[in-house]
Amino acid sequence: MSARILDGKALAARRRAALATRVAALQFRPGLCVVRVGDDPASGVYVRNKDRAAREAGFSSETLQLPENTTEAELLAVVKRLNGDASVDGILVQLPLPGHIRTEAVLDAIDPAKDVDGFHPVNQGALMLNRPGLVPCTPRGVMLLLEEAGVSPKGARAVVVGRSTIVGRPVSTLLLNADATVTTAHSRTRDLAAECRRAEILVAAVGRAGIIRGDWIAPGATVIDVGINRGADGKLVGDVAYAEALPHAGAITPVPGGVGPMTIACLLENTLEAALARRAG
Ligand SMILES: Nc1nc2c(c(=O)[nH]1)N[C@@H](CN(C=O)c1ccc(C(=O)N[C@@H](CCC(=O)O)C(=O)O)cc1)CN2
Repeated sequence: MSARILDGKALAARRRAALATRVAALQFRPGLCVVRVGDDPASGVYVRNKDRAAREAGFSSETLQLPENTTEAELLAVVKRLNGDASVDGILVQLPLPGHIRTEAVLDAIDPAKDVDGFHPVNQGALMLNRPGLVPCTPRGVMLLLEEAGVSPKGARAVVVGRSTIVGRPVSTLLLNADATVTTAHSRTRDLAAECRRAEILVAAVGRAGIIRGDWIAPGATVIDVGINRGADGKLVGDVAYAEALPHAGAITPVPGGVGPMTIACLLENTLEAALARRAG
């Protein structure tokens, strides 16, 4: 049997349309500001897509494009200004930043109430404590895809491959908060294949094309592929060897068209949440 394909593009489109309806009924326009430093081409695509999606949903959206040689102090000054700008509800600094800028210093400078990426330690801490806060967008998208697939994490054995602070760790925490039994695997995991084979829910967030092989997937498992890698032929591929995985998995997200579009839908949802929370005082 072939796996059911979990269509993130369609789910994201539905959520963005629902969001636009909610925004149209508001007395104000939520404001998003995305800051891009340098010329990373992939970041350019993502930032343009965020801006377009935000405008389509009825937000006011601004992109600040700063040159590659922007200093850390200059970027911190921009963040500080946006923190104090009442028209801005959400601030996002596109990653990766040029190597001479300390990412942590910049993320820590964003007002947690405007941190629509959910990367600030206050929001990451809230997530760890299972308290309200802004949740990182890609991890939030992973949970929504599971919900859409009708897959409950409660009591399930979940394996997350990858321990980055922007995806792996928060996904593990969200799954734990949803009562899954979670293993976080990583580059030092002794027998990665064996860990993956135990998973009823397998989330791949490594950033290496096709590292998760088909025979690492338990029969009927739900596979969420967060990886977005460019193959030698220029095409986008995930961390999961997709064709190999199809006969094993019960459900699987494609790349492209799976988790990626959910990241942007969740960014808009976080921005609306931040806007409403700020106005509620
Ligand atoms: N500040 C942040 N920086 C980065 C984040 C983030 O969440 N916050 N995540 C990634 C990049 N990213 C958003 O910024 C992102 C990546 C991919 C997609 C997406 O929709 N991908 C499509 C394919 C798009 C293409 O053709 O290239 C898909 O998977 O279908 C959206 C957002 C790193 N930086």
